[in-house]
Amino acid sequence: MTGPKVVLVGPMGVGKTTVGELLSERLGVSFRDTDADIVAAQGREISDIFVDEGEAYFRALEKAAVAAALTEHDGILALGGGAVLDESTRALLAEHPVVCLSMDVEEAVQRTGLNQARPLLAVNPRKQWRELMESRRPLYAEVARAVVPTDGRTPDEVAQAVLDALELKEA
Ligand SMILES: Nc1ncnc2c1ncn2[C@@H]1O[C@H](COP(=O)(O)OP(=O)(O)OP(=O)(O)O)[C@@H](O)[C@H]1O
Ligand SMILES: O=C(O)C1=C[C@@H](O)[C@@H](O)[C@H](O)C1
Ligand SMILES: [Mg+2]
Repeated sequence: MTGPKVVLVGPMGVGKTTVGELLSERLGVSFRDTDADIVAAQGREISDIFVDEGEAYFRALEKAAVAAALTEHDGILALGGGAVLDESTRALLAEHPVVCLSMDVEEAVQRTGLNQARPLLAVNPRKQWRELMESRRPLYAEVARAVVPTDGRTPDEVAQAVLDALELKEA
């Protein structure tokens, strides 16, 4: 089966881009990110899409962007933090080497802070994080072949743990 060599899922700021880029260097393949695909196609930031059109509109764009990237891309693919909310997306992911990066709530608050660019964390981030993590943990677990904790690990260590979990060798 063709498709991405690694699909990274996990919450905002967990390190999908940082680790995804390291993996792309190590495996000699390209990196793609569905949030970036949506921003490029729409010509505006995700926070603006949320404000202008609402979350449901963004989720529809995201569902299409993930389906396209899973078909077109054969490198490392990072998905938006909420992509797993969609049931049909979860069904598509069952066919792919998905790894979930995880972190605890305090690490999440430190890495992302109060952040206008992340619309789901714009107010009361600690409470938002707790709720997001609790509601999404089972969805990440459903799609992921492995969950790799990132707390107290450098991005290089996380990248190595992803390679180990999928039994992938460097190029
Ligand atoms: N293992 C790590 N330990 C500490 N900090 C990290 C680690 N991995 C990433 N970071 C830092 O956390 C922040 C978020 O990382 P990154 O942008 O890669 O996350 P992301 O999952 O791609 O987030 P986004 O939701 O914006 O796509 C960055 O400042 C990055 O340098
Ligand atoms: O966790 C989420 O629901 C989101 C995560 C980001 O990657 C973006 O896709 C957007 O900010 C929503
Ligand atoms: Mg990212």
